[in-house]
Amino acid sequence: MTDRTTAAPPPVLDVRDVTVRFAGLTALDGVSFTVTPGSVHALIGPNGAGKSTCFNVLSGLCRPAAGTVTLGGTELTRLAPHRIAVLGVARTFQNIVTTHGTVADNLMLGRHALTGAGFAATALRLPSAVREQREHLERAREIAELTGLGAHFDSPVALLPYGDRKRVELARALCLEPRVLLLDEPVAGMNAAERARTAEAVGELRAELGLSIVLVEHDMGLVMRLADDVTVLDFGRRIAHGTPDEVRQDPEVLRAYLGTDAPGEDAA
Ligand SMILES: Nc1ncnc2c1ncn2[C@@H]1O[C@H](COP(=O)(O)OP(=O)(O)OP(=O)(O)O)[C@@H](O)[C@H]1O
Repeated sequence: MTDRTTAAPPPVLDVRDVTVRFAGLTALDGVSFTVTPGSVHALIGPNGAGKSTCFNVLSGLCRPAAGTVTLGGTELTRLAPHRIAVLGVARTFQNIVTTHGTVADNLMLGRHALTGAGFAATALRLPSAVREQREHLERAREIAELTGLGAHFDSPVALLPYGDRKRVELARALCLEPRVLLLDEPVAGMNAAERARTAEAVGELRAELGLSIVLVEHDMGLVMRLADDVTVLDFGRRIAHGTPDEVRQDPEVLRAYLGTDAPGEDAA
């Protein structure tokens, strides 16, 4: 059973001089930042700044024209997405919210990559396979508790409110036992109460699991509350980096957001 909750701190995730081009457009232009082990590192910027492209590079969906991404000493840049996931980098997607099966079904899908028992052993219900399934189910239940979904573990996802359904995605990613979690707009589309619950869950799981989190989010209230470090992108370039307080007052950031205004609470 792979359970990394008691493991050593996560390895450093290092993004170095990453450039991505789409036809004539430079979506990322020599972007660098380092995610300190156990920190929440927010990636912010106006629409089209390159945040999703950066996530796609980190999770292996997009190959950069130049630059590297390393986790500990391991280069991730040319690896397939499932290899990167197994190495400990899991992600959620901005717009994917499942409607199939129960919460438990979805979380067990998330455990799939960690399942050691082969198809035949599982189909024949060999004792080792049954035991392994039971352990995975227990761990899935713990993760549901941690993300505020414990009461809904056996509920069909389609019957849950939107905020809970979106948190199923978060829980499913956690079922991979990542050391680095990439959260792509985890509160998008949620109402105020759902946002607060999700923010609380992210804070708790970071404290409990000790993982590093890279957060892309337009809700600046959430970013300022949760992040230790903030990297600000604009037109594919890194224009600022620092603590939430530092970037909030950075003139380049003020210019990028709304002309001269600071990125205020809940600003897009
Ligand atoms: N597959 C693609 N083909 C062509 N251009 C793309 C592709 N993906 C992204 N882009 C362009 O790259 C730039 C960066 O887009 P990206 O989606 O990374 O920005 P973003 O910061 O995530 O924006 P948003 O906040 O709106 O999600 C944009 O100009 C976008 O139109």
